[in-house]
Amino acid sequence: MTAPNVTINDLTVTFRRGEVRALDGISLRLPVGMVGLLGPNGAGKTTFMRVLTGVLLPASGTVAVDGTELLSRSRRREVKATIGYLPQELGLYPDLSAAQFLDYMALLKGITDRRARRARVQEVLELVSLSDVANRKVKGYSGGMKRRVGIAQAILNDPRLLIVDEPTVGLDPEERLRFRSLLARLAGDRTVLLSTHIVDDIVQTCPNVVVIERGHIAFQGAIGDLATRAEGMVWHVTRPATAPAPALPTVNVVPGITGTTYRVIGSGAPAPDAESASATVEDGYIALMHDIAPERTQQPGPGLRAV
Ligand SMILES: Nc1ncnc2c1ncn2[C@@H]1O[C@H](COP(=O)(O)OP(=O)(O)OP(=O)(O)O)[C@@H](O)[C@H]1O
Repeated sequence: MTAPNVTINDLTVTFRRGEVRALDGISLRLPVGMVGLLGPNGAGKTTFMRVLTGVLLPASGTVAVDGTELLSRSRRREVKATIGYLPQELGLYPDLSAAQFLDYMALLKGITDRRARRARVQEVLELVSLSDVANRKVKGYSGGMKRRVGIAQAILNDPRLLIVDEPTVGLDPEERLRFRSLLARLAGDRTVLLSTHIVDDIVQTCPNVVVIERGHIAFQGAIGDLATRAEGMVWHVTRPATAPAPALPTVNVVPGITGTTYRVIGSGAPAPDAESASATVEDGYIALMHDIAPERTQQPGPGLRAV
């Protein structure tokens, strides 16, 4: 398999007869491997994923995988063959076993030959490490196992582009880790687009990241470059527990014996006693969302909100 080439060009999606521009002319290329998709609530992430999966047609723009354009009703077959999707809420049939459910899904995805279907179901069960429990009813599975059944159905067609929406919500730390490494393995020769609010999931697995904000691409590139975005703008400020919090975007707050330490983002030192800290991806994301840049030499005004 050669590396997929996913190209999105000038994509616009509107709702309410054009009143809401959920995506406003976005263009990007998704590289092979894992790509994180970040953005605040209402930014346009779900809309973007719905367009990629063919559920929603855009007002204008193109999506092409390996040169094949996918956005038209007549291209449904190509979309089905090219894209795999694990939505946030995948309806599983609790009384079916994983093997039965996947057999049914494979049939829906057009694998009509029974032997080919059985072989593919065995293969994906193996990939997601569920072969041992394949004949047990899904209702007895843990959250992580159910999520792995979800991934198994999404890769039945060996998709070039796999889209995964908030997959680790509600999983315990061990299941989260296991699920993350499964995704990383699957991303060997395809593009996996991982949408999540959990920045750490992206930091641990995605070399590249896309940030959507209010229907626009706010950032696309290497994850390290997102962290660098906040370099020189991260400060630790310690204040008595009873003092007001600094009026700056705040990444975290740590109560301590000598007072409360705030990790804040500001283009200059917010106070003489502020200590500079090295930037993380989360810092870069917050700096981006608040449009704070190092070039600005003026002190941030009181208009900046804490997050
Ligand atoms: N069917 C719809 N009708 C009208 N407006 C919509 C519709 N779907 C989405 N929107 C609007 O489009 C914008 C983008 O929504 P979208 O659900 O894509 O955001 P999101 O980034 O996925 O948010 P979240 O993280 O909360 O899921 C929002 O302003 C939302 O209110």
